[in-house]
Amino acid sequence: MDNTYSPYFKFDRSFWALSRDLPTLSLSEEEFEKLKGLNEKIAIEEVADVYLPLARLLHLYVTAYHHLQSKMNSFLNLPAPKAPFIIGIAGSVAVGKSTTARLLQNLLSRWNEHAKVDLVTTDGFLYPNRVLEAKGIMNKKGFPESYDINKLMHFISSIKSGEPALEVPVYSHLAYDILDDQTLIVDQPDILILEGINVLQVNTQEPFFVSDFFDFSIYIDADEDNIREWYIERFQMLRDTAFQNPRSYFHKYASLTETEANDTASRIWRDINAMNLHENIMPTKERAKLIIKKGNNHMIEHVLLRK
Ligand SMILES: Nc1ncnc2c1ncn2[C@@H]1O[C@H](COP(=O)(O)OP(=O)(O)O)[C@@H](O)[C@H]1O
Ligand SMILES: CC(C)(COP(=O)(O)O)[C@@H](O)C(=O)NCCC(=O)O
Repeated sequence: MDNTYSPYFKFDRSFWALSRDLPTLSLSEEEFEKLKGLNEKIAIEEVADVYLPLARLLHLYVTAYHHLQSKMNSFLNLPAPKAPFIIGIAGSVAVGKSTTARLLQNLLSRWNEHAKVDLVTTDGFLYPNRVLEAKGIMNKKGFPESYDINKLMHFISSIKSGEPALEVPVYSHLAYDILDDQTLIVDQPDILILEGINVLQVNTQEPFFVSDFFDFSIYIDADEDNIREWYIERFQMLRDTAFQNPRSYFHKYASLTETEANDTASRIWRDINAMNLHENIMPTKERAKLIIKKGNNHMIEHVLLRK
């Protein structure tokens, strides 16, 4: 493979799957069955061949980071706040960010040196529907203007400064809104995974971005036809499950036929998520430290790692 002029090393999945002289971590059949709880569809080969080696690689970065932090703090005679190693995960709606994030959270927490791994999704920082409605941008959910970016910047800079017990708002896909009565407490984890479509975005009007606080970043990439198909499949699955709940914002979609659901999902994809992918998400791809390229059935084809 030719890497000339590319800032990335490119590894195909067979290379990535080779066992290497890295701190070992393996999964028993039983542990894998437990992991299935995160996502029924994920294949064991995929975990063994790609996600496990990726977790091992991240383990190297995390231990080196914590080592350097402690050396630096004593060199500079600084108090030693417990600042987590922060991993950002970006990519389109429906490309598999939350599945990857939950998988990595589970795998990374198996090392005693960094057993506390917290996961935060940026949808908690979306403006509530009443604000989006007042701004007239209800059909722009997921676009940069739909997030309270100051709140997100405040959270990420506070956690990187070692502040304990931070409160994070929670978004419900069922209610399609921020929950008034629920928050998530993030209390000095060893690793924080921040997952969301916008985490690598930059605003040229501001001096700092969310990604300034990242120690590692991952962009999950796939051809748009595949992502669109996964979005529609997930919508069909939700029609049969979550949308059946009368409290679901999309309960009105529960009675759609398969064809109608297909048309509705295709329309939402085209008018909101595909547009957002082209305008705001895809342009952030090359800002990532690692790009995971998926093919059919979410099979990882290759991985690009910054040199
Ligand atoms: N590795 C995977 N293998 C099989 N299916 C997957 C995988 N990752 C995600 N999916 C499926 O793809 C859809 C989108 O995944 P999700 O993690 O919800 O995406 P995102 O958080 O990017 O919106 C879901 O239906 C999920 O079950
Ligand atoms: C909530 C989302 C913006 C994703 O946000 P993220 O967790 O990546 O910050 C997205 O799932 C969404 O709802 N998009 C709006 C169009 C739609 O209903 O699919």
